[in-house]
Amino acid sequence: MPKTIALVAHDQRKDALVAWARTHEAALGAHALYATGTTGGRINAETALSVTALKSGPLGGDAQIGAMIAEGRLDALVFFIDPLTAMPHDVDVKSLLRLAILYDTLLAVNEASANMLLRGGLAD
Ligand SMILES: O=C(CO)COP(=O)(O)O
Repeated sequence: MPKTIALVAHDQRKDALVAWARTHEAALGAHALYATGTTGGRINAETALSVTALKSGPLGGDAQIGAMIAEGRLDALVFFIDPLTAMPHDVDVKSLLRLAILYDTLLAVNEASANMLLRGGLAD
């Protein structure tokens, strides 16, 4: 059954997320995909996938995805976080993660957990 998945990556992790999305194009293509603005632009340009690009993360995109979670409109979040760089929009990042935890949303933050999410988490 198609699910709704959001794909988000910080700048230093965008190459990794695009590569991961390309590797898993066939599986991801079965679902409705959303992304923050810059991440979504890159996925649309560099893979065969079609994602709905929201606002850029620092300009409200993280908050838009958080709202989707709060409204029950998101099944899974793949969020490749940069653990080595301070973010000006850290409060938005924390809010998005907090909502994903609060609403028990499937959440992957790196390749290993994203692989697990695709393999098992979206099964039904
Ligand atoms: O900053 C982000 C997530 O916190 C990602 O936003 P962009 O995809 O617009 O770069």
